[in-house]
Amino acid sequence: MKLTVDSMTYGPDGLARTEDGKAVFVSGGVVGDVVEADVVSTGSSFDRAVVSEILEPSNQRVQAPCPFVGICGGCPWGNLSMDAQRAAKEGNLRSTLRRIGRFSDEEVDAIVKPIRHAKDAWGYRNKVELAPSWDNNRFRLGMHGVDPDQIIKVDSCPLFEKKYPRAVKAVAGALSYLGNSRDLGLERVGIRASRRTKALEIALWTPTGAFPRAQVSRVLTDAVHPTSVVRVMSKGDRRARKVAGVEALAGEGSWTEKIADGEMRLSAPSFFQVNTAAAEILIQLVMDALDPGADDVAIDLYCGAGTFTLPLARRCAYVAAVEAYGPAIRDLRRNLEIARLDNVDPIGGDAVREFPDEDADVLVVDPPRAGLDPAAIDLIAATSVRDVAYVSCDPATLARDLRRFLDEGTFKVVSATPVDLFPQTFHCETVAHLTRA
Ligand SMILES: C[S@@+](CC[C@H](N)C(=O)[O-])C[C@H]1O[C@@H](n2cnc3c(N)ncnc32)[C@H](O)[C@@H]1O
Repeated sequence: MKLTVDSMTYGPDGLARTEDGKAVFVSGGVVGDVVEADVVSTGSSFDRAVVSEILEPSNQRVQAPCPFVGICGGCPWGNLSMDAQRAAKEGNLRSTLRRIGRFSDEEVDAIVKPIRHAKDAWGYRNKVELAPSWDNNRFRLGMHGVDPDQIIKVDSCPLFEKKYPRAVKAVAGALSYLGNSRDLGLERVGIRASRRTKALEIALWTPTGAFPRAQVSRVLTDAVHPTSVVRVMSKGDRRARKVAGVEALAGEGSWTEKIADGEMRLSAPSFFQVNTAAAEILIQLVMDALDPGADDVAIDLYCGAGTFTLPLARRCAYVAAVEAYGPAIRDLRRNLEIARLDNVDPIGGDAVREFPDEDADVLVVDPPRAGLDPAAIDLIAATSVRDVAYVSCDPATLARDLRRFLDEGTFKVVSATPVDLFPQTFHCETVAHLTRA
């Protein structure tokens, strides 16, 4: 079937329409391409097709610096120009606010600001993850493919921190060598690198139990010269693995990054934004929205290891910060000590159950993809806060929650600024600013 790709979906595919108007998700097509595509599935509202031939390449189609685009899951939009990627992300936010948030065109025009981004479109990721596989009885490590069951052997990843171009190959090579002589039980391997601090950590995710600690740390230290090698032990069934402990095998036992005039020390299981320079844009947008004063009290929900807590603590009188994940709240406590900040109450627990009982002035929420529990919106509405910054990694749940805030009536939406934290992918962060209606 001949198709013209009209736009990009919130996903890896392009979107086209058949002659009778039915939507087709086109795998391998970018906006502007005219393609020949094979339909692989049909549904009541849309079909799926895979490009068999590009008949007329889009003028937004570019050559990616990686031969695995389209095969590896890391950069599904790697063949699309940066201008087109950013236009598509802004367009997706706008259409999602209309479709799910029921905002009018005029409201969308008034609140959605131009997309912001950091300098690097490649080589920006401070973290990559390698997955193990067995191929003809040979153990190897690679990246998850577009087909998540497929592990792609790569020698380098151009998305990963550009100051460490050989780290992926060196880690994969050293562990594959070891893994072929004995079963290491590796579930996954994380590499975190910082060009700012020169910290390079290798995290080995394994089940609890025996592990050749000395041999693994010696081989990795010789091959990669990391500043830290840790083992993250996990237990529980496959879909709900829980961290049972982290042990340092070599070096510092944690990874350190400089961000927004401060420093954060992270343990391997804790969340940290993968694009440090773009995360600084998030911090700036949050601070601009909240504009906290020296006497203000702030609440930081879903605070992680303190990406927003630390900058807030430097500007406010007091911050109550809530985080459910044990390793992250422990990291926050350590980061507060390192920064010599004693005006923060780090609260371990669920954001709703542990909602701080404070007379707060400003509040930031940065929930996981699922967005906010409706109870969180009611609790926020019942506070005295004047401004809310909502940091979101999913436009759909953001749109739903902004509508819930508006229906509740205490807050109005001032702005929603997309931030391109994940170039070469369809993912997009947004910072929404709400103020009292
Ligand atoms: C998107 S991350 C943001 C972390 C932090 N604000 C940052 O930027 O580094 C979301 C955080 O919410 C935490 N989290 C998930 N569910 C939670 C809950 N119900 N209550 C509190 N925190 C939760 C996660 O552990 C994670 O650290």
